Amino acid sequence: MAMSTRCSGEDNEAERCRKLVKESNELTAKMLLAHMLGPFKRVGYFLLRRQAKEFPARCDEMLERILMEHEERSASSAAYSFDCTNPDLMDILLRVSKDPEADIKVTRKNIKAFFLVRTSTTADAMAWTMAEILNHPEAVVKEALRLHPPVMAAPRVCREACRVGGFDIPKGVAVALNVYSITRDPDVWENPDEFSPERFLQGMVEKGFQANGFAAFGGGRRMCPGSNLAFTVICYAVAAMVQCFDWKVGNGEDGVRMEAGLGMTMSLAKPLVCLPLLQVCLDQFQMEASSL
Ligand code: HEM
Repeated sequence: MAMSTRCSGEDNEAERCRKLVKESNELTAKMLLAHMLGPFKRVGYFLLRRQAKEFPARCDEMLERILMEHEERSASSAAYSFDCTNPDLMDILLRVSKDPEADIKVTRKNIKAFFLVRTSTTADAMAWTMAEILNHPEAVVKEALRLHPPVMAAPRVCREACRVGGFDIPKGVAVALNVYSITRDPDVWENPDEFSPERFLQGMVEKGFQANGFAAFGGGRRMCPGSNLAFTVICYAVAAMVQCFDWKVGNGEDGVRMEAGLGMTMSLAKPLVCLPLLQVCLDQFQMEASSL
């Protein structure tokens, strides 16, 4: 959850958000483990029941606080007027939720759900892409998404009994498409564990997001509806970061450690720490100075 909202006491709020995200990741991992206990999963759920009951209320409280800060600010400024030049995403969603003529009805609950789940995937993908670029400066976003899909599994429930890969799956059983394995399938991708952005220049690119083997956004009717938005945001953000700055790994090591952490989405195990250097801007300044 990358809270990009402007609120008072931002540092404390950001710290609280970070803690909540960490807790959410840990709780989800525990719930998944409990789910894997099969017939004993109820025991796992029972042990986690208090945490699972309290956690959504705490998230809701934090998001409600941020929403109210936005509303208060808007009451004293022009944040909701359409000529406002600098609204953030929450301002825009609030504006849509209050617009009686909007084609799509966005509720307060929708806004909270959006910030709770869907921003972490984009932030994770951006961090993985930056990490790959720092280790391989010529990187491309699609390849980072292929190697490190932030959502590792796409859940489904079987509507009818079927047989997949020699396994009988009864009707109503919950299954998960293993996105991580699909995007590293050696039958589809040559040297699947290698970061090799050139492969997208050699024919894979025109197959698009729905191609077999590129499952970072899931597939079929329930495929991620935010794929184009996420892809555009990541490309612009990463392009701006690498165009304007040279980057140095910030922890004194040679490269970025690429281990993944445990959680609902696949994040870097250690937060990406890197330092922007003003090299490019200085070059530009020197060029401009020499042309005077
Ligand atoms: C890099 C960023 C993102 C990744 C990797 C990602 C990945 C995924 C995946 C794998 C699924 C499951 C698809 C399936 O079951 O076949 C999904 C579902 C979904 N995603 Fe994303 N997503 C990202 C960003 C976003 C954004 C920015 C939004 C919203 C603007 C979004 C909204 C959704 C929604 C609403 C669903 C549920 C769709 C459904 O069940 O019908 N996602 N996403």
